[in-house]
Amino acid sequence: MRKKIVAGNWKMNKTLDEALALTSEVVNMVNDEVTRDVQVILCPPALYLTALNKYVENSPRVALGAQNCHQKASGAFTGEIAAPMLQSIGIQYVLVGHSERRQYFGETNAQLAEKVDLSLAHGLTPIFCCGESLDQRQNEDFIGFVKNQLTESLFHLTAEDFSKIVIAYEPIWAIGTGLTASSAQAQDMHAALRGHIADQYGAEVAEGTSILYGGSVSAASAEELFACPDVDGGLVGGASLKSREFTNIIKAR
Ligand SMILES: O=C[C@H](O)COP(=O)(O)O
Repeated sequence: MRKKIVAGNWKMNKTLDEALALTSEVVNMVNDEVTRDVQVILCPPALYLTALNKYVENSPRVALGAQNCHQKASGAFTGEIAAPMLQSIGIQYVLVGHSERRQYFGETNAQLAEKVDLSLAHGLTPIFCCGESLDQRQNEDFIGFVKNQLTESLFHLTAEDFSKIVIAYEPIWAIGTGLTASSAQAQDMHAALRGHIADQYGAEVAEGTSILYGGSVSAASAEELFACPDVDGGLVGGASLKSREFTNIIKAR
């Protein structure tokens, strides 16, 4: 049975005090209210990870993730954060290839393959993000485009390593726009990606891979999205910045 996951990507938001308060609220609400077996992952700005560790260490259902890491293990890369550093402070997850990293920082499928390798080598679980733009959805084989993101960044992995990956499908046109993909659109893509994984690694690996949906998920839309058979949870942006809204999304999973 594959893992159900709801991850919150805070992006570049929150001061330290706000980050501490939000984490403590989410941990308390998850402990008090969430009865289902769901892994919650908070991805705050990296400089808060150490401080937030204390807040989640006694709550196994809440873990921390970084929003990015560099593709090299160390070196002269001013301003960057490496996978071994994340490992050294006990971080479990890392987002790899978020569309904002691809769009604003020019990250390529080949670079992301290196990030995935290094993350796995240092005990981190990559949450690999993929998705198409509106233009691609309207004018191209958009399912083929997203499948190719997996092929080029992940399909060099052994089946054993691929089994450690979490996928997050995030249609770019739905991110931060209030335009959520319909449950049918999400299910179609998730099923196609699972089929693509099955073609490469076999049905057992594909069935065990958690595929999350991201793109304007809210408490109002979560239940229908999460009811889709191939949607195993969410990667939530804006709505993860409010503890009540985020917890309600977690409860929908
Ligand atoms: O990482 C999260 C996604 O970019 C979704 O963001 P959003 O929920 O604000 O649309």
